[in-house]
Amino acid sequence: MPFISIEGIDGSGKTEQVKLLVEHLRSAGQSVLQTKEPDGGQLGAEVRAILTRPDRRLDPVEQLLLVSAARFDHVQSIIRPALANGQWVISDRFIDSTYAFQVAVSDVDLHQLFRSTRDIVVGSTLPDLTIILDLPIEVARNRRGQRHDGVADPAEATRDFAAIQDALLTVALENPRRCHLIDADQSPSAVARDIWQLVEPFLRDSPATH
Ligand SMILES: Nc1ncnc2c1ncn2[C@@H]1O[C@H](COP(=O)(O)OP(=O)(O)O)[C@@H](O)[C@H]1O
Ligand SMILES: Cc1cn([C@H]2C[C@H](O)[C@@H](COP(=O)(O)OP(=O)(O)O)O2)c(=O)[nH]c1=O
Repeated sequence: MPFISIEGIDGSGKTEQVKLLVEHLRSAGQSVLQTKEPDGGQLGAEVRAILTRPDRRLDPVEQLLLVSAARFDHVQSIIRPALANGQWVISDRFIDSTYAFQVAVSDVDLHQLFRSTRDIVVGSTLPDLTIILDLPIEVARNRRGQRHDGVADPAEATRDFAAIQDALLTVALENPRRCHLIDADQSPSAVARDIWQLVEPFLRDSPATH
């Protein structure tokens, strides 16, 4: 079954769009597993707590290894079983977040470490489709300020979102078959409509289950 990831800087609307996409797929009769990273699996919840602590800045190498360990658990215990069980998997963030948040902003060249951990941790379980929400960093900052739900991330204030956004644009350019940029500076329903245009073709191979 299709595996879809949604990426974007913090505040770009991923949570909102994952919710709308999952609702749309379920109303089309599909069985869907909604998940997220870094805290989609049990280990990831602990890793997210470490990553988002305001009082301790981890080196990108430490971050990459921690999120990779969490992803290994997430892929093994949540994503692969759901796909094997005939469910769609929709993940709020996946491997491209690691490239953008750890590899692209590191002073040390982490590309080789990234590729080898990705091959072992993800293997062939790459998303069929990755949607990258593209939003000016100031708009995302304003939206983060308005956000009342979700789990707080005090480390947001320290992140270089311009560099992270650039890295996501690079990912889109380098993976044109898998990754698609969506203009997120529109109403939630307009963004959802653009996402649905990319997702709908996958429905042809996915008969409704109810
Ligand atoms: N298209 C949109 N237009 C305006 N506000 C939005 C839009 N999408 C989401 N929001 C709001 O912006 C804030 C951040 O959105 P959220 O989905 O939590 O982003 P993320 O998960 O990427 O951090 C929330 O308060 C949400 O209600
Ligand atoms: C998956 C992943 C997340 N992160 C970071 C990005 C986020 O700032 C933080 C928490 O993710 P998340 O809860 O998705 O934040 P938000 O809802 O604000 O977008 O974890 C990484 O640094 N590397 C990764 O590989």
